[in-house]
Amino acid sequence: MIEVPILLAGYGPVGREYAELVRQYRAQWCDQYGADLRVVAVRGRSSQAEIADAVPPREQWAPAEEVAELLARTGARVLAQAVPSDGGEQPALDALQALRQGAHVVTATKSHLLTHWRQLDETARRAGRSVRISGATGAAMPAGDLARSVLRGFDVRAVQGCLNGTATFVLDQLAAGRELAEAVAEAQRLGIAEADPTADLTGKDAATKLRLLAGLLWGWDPADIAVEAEPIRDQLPAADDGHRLRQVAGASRDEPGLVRVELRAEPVAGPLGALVGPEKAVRYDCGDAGAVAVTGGRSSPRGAALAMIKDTLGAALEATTGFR
Ligand SMILES: NC(=O)C1=CN([C@@H]2O[C@H](COP(=O)(O)OP(=O)(O)OC[C@H]3O[C@@H](n4cnc5c(N)ncnc54)[C@H](OP(=O)(O)O)[C@@H]3O)[C@@H](O)[C@H]2O)C=CC1
Ligand SMILES: N[C@@H](CC=O)C(=O)O
Repeated sequence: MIEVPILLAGYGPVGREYAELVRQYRAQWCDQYGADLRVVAVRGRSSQAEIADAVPPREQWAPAEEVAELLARTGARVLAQAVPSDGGEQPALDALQALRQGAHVVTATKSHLLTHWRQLDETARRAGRSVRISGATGAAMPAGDLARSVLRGFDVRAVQGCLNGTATFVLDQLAAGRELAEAVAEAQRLGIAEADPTADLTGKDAATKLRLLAGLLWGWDPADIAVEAEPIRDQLPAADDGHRLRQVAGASRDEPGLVRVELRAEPVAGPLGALVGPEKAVRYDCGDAGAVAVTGGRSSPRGAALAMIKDTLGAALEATTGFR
């Protein structure tokens, strides 16, 4: 049996789902995969708890100590990060520290991947550990796995995707005659759009996910990728019959260091035009191997937590290092 003690950073909607999944399915994964996943400690912004059976109520948590001390004392082999993608320095510092101490990093948090990609990759390779980022590239849709490993050797020339569920939902609502503010409010009510929907509507969120996929595919550093994005606005032109307007993020190997997010009409019969509501899809142009598309996978805290579980099992069972 492979022992997989886990330090979980972040106990918001995604972190809570992750802890609950581990509690619920631990025995099954032991039988199925020979890997014993256990959350041994959980951290919030300023407090932490070590765990015997279940996560104790918040009022019983202790003040947070340095992540290095907690990792050393608990012997955690994985740092699972579900903390805000708000650009703070702490997630990067924690991830680098964990790698140096011999733990793998599994993350749904995106912002430190944009700023510290190279440093995380080099540190992980030196330590012989991996950084897995499925939860940051489209929740339960396995687009990151395709880019990281599944399409290896396929000569991927371009990638295009609808990576923001709010954008797809809102564009369909606008096509049905609703006002932008009304469509966004509905997306927020359904829990798809962020409380501040700016990144959903401007294309920033889609561009972030595409930058991470380009990093996995071609080794581009997301920090060096320029973004050209077209925002969703009221009164967009109607798409022709048989087409739907979509927010499409794309990059091409022939234009290194550039991600474009455009609003364009996609055929309803294609993988991007066929999407409904908050669904997501990514299409890889693989040259002689043809086009490969992936769609589906739940976009929710549980979907993101499941992606982190998949990555935790992968990190524990597979001998890869760095982002690859
Ligand atoms: N929600 C979703 O569907 C998806 C979310 N994501 C990403 O997953 C991440 C987690 O999202 P979500 O669960 O919604 O919650 P939040 O992004 O709101 O994270 C909240 C949790 O993070 C904790 N936290 C904040 N800073 C730190 C820190 N430095 N160290 C340890 N813990 C910290 C908070 O602590 P405290 O409780 O003490 O305040 C809280 O427990 C985000 O980066 C998000 O972008 C990715 C895909 C889908
Ligand atoms: N607001 C985002 C949520 C997931 O990242 C979206 O609409 O896709």
